[in-house]
Amino acid sequence: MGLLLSKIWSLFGNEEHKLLLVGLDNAGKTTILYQLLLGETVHTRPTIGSNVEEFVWKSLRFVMWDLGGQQSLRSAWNTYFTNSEFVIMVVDSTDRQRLSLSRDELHQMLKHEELTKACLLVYANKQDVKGSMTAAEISEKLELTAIKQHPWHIQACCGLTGEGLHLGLEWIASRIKKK
Ligand SMILES: Nc1nc2c(ncn2[C@@H]2O[C@H](COP(=O)(O)OP(=O)(O)OP(=O)(O)O)[C@@H](O)[C@H]2O)c(=O)[nH]1
Ligand SMILES: [Mg+2]
Repeated sequence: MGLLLSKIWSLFGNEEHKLLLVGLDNAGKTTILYQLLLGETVHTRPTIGSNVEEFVWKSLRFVMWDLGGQQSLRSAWNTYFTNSEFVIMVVDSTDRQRLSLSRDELHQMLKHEELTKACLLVYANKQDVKGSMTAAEISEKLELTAIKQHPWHIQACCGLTGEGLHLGLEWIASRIKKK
């Protein structure tokens, strides 16, 4: 029945879009997932494994996977890549020291063959913290302009208040319409 329903949905052009939230531990991925889902700030713990939630936004059906970002868990990210249309990399804009590590993880991940058609959204999170890096600074340090094979976009945001999150979804929606 579930399969039949999803076939009918896809006939009406309302198929599910798989989004992957990745990024280092403490970046704010789980906070963002539940802010988008519930419109509120939830208390989080470090994610072991993943969380997955479905939600509809402006008639688009999203399945959002939130992956644990601790070092020991990152090697398992590739087990989630199949059929992912969008990779959303969340960066803690206060974490200057680990930005080069985020860059390396990002560029490594985008080489994976199952992500050849994926688009990239970067959330420059924690913009509420004084002295946090700007989206432009993060873009430069992540070397986003070197990414030629994937459409990408960077969005400043705050997971605690939700500011900027929907602007990121707007970009995703615009990419879906172009397909
Ligand atoms: N100041 C500030 N803190 C934030 C923001 N977003 C998340 N946090 C905090 O950052 C911490 C980590 O947030 P999580 O959402 O658990 O981080 P995560 O990326 O899911 O971490 P892992 O599950 O370990 O990969 C929590 O204390 C959040 O409250 C933000 O926009 N601003
Ligand atoms: Mg988490």
